[in-house]
Amino acid sequence: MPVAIVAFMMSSGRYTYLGPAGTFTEAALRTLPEAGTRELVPMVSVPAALDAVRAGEAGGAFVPIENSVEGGVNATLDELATGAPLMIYREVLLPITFALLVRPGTTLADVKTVTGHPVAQPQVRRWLSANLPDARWESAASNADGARQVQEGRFDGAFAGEFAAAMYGLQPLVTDIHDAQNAATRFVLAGLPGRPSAPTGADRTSVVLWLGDDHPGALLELLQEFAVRGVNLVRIESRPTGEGIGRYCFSVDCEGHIADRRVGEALTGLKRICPGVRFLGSYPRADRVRPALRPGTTDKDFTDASDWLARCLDGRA
Ligand SMILES: O=C(O)C(=O)Cc1ccccc1
Repeated sequence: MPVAIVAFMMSSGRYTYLGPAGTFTEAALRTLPEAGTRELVPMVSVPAALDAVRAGEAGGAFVPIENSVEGGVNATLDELATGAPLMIYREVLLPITFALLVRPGTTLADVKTVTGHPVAQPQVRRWLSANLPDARWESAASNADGARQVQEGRFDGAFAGEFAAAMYGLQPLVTDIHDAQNAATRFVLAGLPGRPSAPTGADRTSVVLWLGDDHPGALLELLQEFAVRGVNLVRIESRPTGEGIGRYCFSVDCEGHIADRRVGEALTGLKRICPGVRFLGSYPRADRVRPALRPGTTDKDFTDASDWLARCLDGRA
């Protein structure tokens, strides 16, 4: 077998993820049924995990994308919006509570410097100001990377999953830290563009949209494409395009699958009016919530209406 084909077969069995070992991302990845049969490769950053897929070195990259306290994970949103296209095929929701991990023997009074992923900070901010008001925060590449740096003596404490303590020779000094009840993070499995995941009836569709010329109501026009077809948005975030002040694109998640008539027609409407539309995938929702459809927006309603139009054109109305 040619070497290139063998290398591809090996890489397609490999999933990269935001590492190092012991991240929440890894814990979420291990809940996928196929995780046990894949080579799971920790990477130093979200871009590194996704670029390995673009380079054909991995079949999928597993990364955090949205947090119930902090919103979108910008590194992931920006990486998916730019560069060689990737698509999302799966998602996992993980409830998140943090532990303060320290080297053995450290007491709360010893903790002067703390670290964690930037997305972790808003989730522990109130706990920090109540319990360690003078501690200095510095961000780490991930929560497990923070734990690794505590092991190396660079910080006194890291906010990470309790399960990461043993991996880095640390102790959980305080557990169950979460400013917000029911905090959860959503993770996605991204791969090279291909056929979307099969519709399940409880799906999410992700797109990135670029507005054309700046004019009053430009964002409203974009939103109307969803609204008039009864498509519910579940996340919308503006992200700078990097082209200058005031230049933004919109990262949007909506309920439903591109194969649902209302979603497909909303996307074709957007394709007509936006200079840029990047389809990031339709995939099963981890919470299995099905959309509540408004009258006139089911697939049958759309089919009946286009059949009626065909009859009109045929003189059979
Ligand atoms: O996976 C991790 O451990 C991360 O560093 C990303 C993250 C940050 C905050 C909550 C969940 C995941």
